[in-house]
Amino acid sequence: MATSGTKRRSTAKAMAASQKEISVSEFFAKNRHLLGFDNPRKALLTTVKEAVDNSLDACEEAGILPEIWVHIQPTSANRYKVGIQDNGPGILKKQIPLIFGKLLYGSKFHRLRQSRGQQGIGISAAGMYGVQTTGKPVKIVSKVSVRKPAHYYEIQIDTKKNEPKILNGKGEGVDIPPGEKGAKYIEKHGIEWVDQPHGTRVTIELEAKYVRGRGSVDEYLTQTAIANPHVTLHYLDPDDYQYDFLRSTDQLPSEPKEIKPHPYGVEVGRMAQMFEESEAMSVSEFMRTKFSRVTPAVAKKVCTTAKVSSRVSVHKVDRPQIDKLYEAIQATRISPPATDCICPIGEDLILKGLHQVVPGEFYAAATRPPGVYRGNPFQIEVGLAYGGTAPTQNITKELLLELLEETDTRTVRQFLIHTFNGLGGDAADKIVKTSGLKTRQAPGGLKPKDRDKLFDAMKHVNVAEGQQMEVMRYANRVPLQFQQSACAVTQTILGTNWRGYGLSQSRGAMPKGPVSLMVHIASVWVPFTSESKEAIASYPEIQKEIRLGLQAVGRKLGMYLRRRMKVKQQSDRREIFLRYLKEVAGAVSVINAAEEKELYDQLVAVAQKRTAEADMKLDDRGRKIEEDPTEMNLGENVLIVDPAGHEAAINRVVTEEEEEGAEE
Ligand SMILES: Nc1ncnc2c1ncn2[C@@H]1O[C@H](COP(=O)(O)OP(=O)(O)OP(=O)(O)O)[C@@H](O)[C@H]1O
Repeated sequence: MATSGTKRRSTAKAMAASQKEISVSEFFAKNRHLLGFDNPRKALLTTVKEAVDNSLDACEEAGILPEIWVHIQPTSANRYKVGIQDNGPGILKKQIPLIFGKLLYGSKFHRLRQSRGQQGIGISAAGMYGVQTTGKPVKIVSKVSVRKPAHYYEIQIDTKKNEPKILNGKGEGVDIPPGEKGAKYIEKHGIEWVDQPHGTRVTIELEAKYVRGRGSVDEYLTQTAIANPHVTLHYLDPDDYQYDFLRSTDQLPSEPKEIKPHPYGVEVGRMAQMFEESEAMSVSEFMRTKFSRVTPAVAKKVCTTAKVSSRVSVHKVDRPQIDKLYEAIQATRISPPATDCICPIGEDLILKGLHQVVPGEFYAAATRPPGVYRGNPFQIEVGLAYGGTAPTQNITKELLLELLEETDTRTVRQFLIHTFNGLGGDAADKIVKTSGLKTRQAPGGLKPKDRDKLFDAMKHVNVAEGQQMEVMRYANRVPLQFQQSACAVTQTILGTNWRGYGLSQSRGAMPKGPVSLMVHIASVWVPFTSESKEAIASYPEIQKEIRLGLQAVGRKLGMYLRRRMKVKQQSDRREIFLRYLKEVAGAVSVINAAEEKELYDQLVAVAQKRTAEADMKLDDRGRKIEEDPTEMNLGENVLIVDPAGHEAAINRVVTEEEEEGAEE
């Protein structure tokens, strides 16, 4: 009853009228930021990412070396059409509508197996965003074999019901005829298809914004190429520039194995649900078949501790008994989960991938042995690239002018940061200051005189000094580009003392220097901090492994840098000696009439011997060539290269003609 002075506003009955079920699609349509669609710029990236990740998963699962085509086309001021095709196994006709038109439908959620996707939301959410922002349906072409025609669907998600609505072929989709007729059909429907014996192409039109640089599609594709050296990627960007990332190995990652959940990793509520869902069987059989690492002896021990008969049927076990079984599991020693279900990239391929895309002179990699968090096996890998001439310093004037033409950034400072990977804000400020340009100067409007000033400043400012470590985070080979500070990887890097490895670092900050670091976590279930899969949760077991991985490559970097410093010191010393030896030889020969030339040669020989370190050459594994090869054995997982000119650190676009020209 309403108390005096307050007026009853509604009744339970009236309120009941407005209470109704919320479909998962309605929920995510309203909360699209949870899935990575917070703004038009990110929406574009997320769409490409979901489709490319699916393509890679499908190809690898089918045992096909992936080849992927990505095309982003502007259709109006703030709309883009995104087409992603793979040479994967294709998708069965009847599955297509469910995959692209229903949220939470997928093959990966219910299994514990390493893959990029895990939730079954990704591509249907991208399609839903497209329909919501442009009204255009998702268009899918899929071909499962050479003998069958490609099938074509136009689909819209019905958010109220979370069901697909098929718009073409009277709800059945249509087969695309072969040859000329098919080509015409494809063109007429505003889609594309690279002729392949099998594969899938998804086309989504969406409200989006295309920006290069940090967090862009370009960055995602480049980083994907690093962690997936077995993939060939063709990318035609909105300005019709073509990028081709060619595979550097024909070796597919080995096939990940599916595992059952480990008893330590299952919470009591989930366990109760498993009991309920199970087909009829005894508790002992249930324990042995639904979990990994439960032997008959372990099952018996758990049942005895819980005082539950091992022969009783699972459907007769009540909730208090399940609680007892759960407690008994925690008190029983069970061997840790098998870890051979994880497929790391491997040290050799990390070195190859990094070297292909990141400039540098020294590379190191470490693949840690597998660990376990909450019953889930995982494995950490770390790769490091150091040095190389700064891309701002070895750039040609012509290239700079082209880059200034291409850029869509607003200020020169932004242009520098976005174009040159790894160039921090400090270094960009230094270049702008040295050039004498105004801080907010736009790169497009630079006069020839100002361009000269900028070019001069870029040549002369030693950017390596202020440069910050560039961090690339990966989960199951997928680059993570947002939420950097919330991620266990970043937190562990910040908590590591890099000064011990020859880099400068202020307390609690990222280390400085021309270093790129990649950290990869592979797991059957990656613990993301949210559905948009952008950051790794900070489980202590995971952080410890990351730390050990960082230390492994850090130590090698430290050894390499100390050795390099020694070479430099000795060669400086030798230079000083040589500068004065002529004088010394002359003076001595005046005093004791010694043969000047002979004396000089002898003195030079002594100086060279005393500064022998300066002649030291390292082979590509960091071992000293000549003399004692064991003195700095950095092990197998390092690569040392000639750091001369390398344009990989420049975020730019290469047209097809330019590429052809380069080959001639
Ligand atoms: N290009 C493709 N080729 C073959 N099968 C595909 C392709 N794209 C998607 N699939 C199938 O569709 C399912 C649903 O994909 P979706 O992107 O919605 O979710 P997911 O990849 O399982 O998980 P997540 O939401 O974490 O990305 C996948 O599990 C896969 O079985």
